Amino acid sequence: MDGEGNKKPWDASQLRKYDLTFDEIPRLHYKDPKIDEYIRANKPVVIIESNIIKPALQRWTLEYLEKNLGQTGHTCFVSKNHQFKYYDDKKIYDKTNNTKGVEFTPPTKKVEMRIEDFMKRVKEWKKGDDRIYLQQSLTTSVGNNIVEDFVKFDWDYVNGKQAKHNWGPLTSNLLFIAMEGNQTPCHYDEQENFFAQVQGYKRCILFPPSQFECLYPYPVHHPHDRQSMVDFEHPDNAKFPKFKDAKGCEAIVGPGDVLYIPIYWWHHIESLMRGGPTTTVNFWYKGGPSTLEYPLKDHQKVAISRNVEKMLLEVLQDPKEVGPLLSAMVLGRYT
Ligand SMILES: CCC[C@@H](CC(=O)O)C(=O)C(=O)O
Ligand SMILES: [Zn+2]
Repeated sequence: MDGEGNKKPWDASQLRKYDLTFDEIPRLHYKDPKIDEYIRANKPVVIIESNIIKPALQRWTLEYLEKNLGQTGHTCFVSKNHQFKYYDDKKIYDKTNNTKGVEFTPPTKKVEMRIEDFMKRVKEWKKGDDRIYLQQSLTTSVGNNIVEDFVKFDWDYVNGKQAKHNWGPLTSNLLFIAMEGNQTPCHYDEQENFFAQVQGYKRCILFPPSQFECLYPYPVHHPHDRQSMVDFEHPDNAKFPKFKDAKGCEAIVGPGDVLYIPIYWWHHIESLMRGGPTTTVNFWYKGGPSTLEYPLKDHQKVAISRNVEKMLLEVLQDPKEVGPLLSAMVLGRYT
């Protein structure tokens, strides 16, 4: 039961177990001015009872989406397990064209799938089958009904926040349709994000940029740039000794909840096990102008460290030389 004695729509058995504890991300009514204090402080908050995606809440069942999403192929990822770790295929070493990059075997396959084929695979899925995850930009060709719903989102509200907090332009709205239990492992994005839950429940575990040293991101040149190297379910504590000290927060978002994920904040997101398929729409905005005021913000230090890695690779050319040079510069001198 929740605080008011209502039956909770999910229970703890639907959450994967991690050896970490999390504070709860606050949930505020969309008219609450404290929301702006959180956004101004680059802190996550769940915005509740808004009309941000109201038309989607009213109409976007899987049947409606199947009928109206459009006959073109939609971008889907196929995985042998429940994890869908993002990779940048432009950073994969391509033998044939001898491009720069690293030898890399993608953990998921990116395919274009018709919506009815996607829905069929979700409905007919059984244990042991590959999992799939539709992740489609809403700015490409979708059916007219979806466009109609989309234009009726509460753009005044989200654009009002964008303006008030001096964010950059909206770059995309992605539609996510996940199978129950699908997981997007811990990573950060270089964009502000309103993460709007349409159907089903997702557990969102977030860590501030200051936790960089506990979450061990891949090198910037790696296809898994911005992703944590730690497998949360089987952490290698010898290789990642600080992971056990990571301090995070979490929110279980359900229909109508909109989670503000601040730029550079780590997030690990999963559709609850045995909770059925989930649908989410996100709003990605470029970050605002970054003035160097001291003390620097943690996310600014992450941005600086990224530039150092990029510059070193640019001059050294060989990724294998970046680590040894950084170690020679730091070990015994700065540590
Ligand atoms: C492809 C990324 C999807 C999403 C996580 C999820 O809902 O599975 C996320 O990480 C984001 O919106 O930034
Ligand atoms: Zn993300």
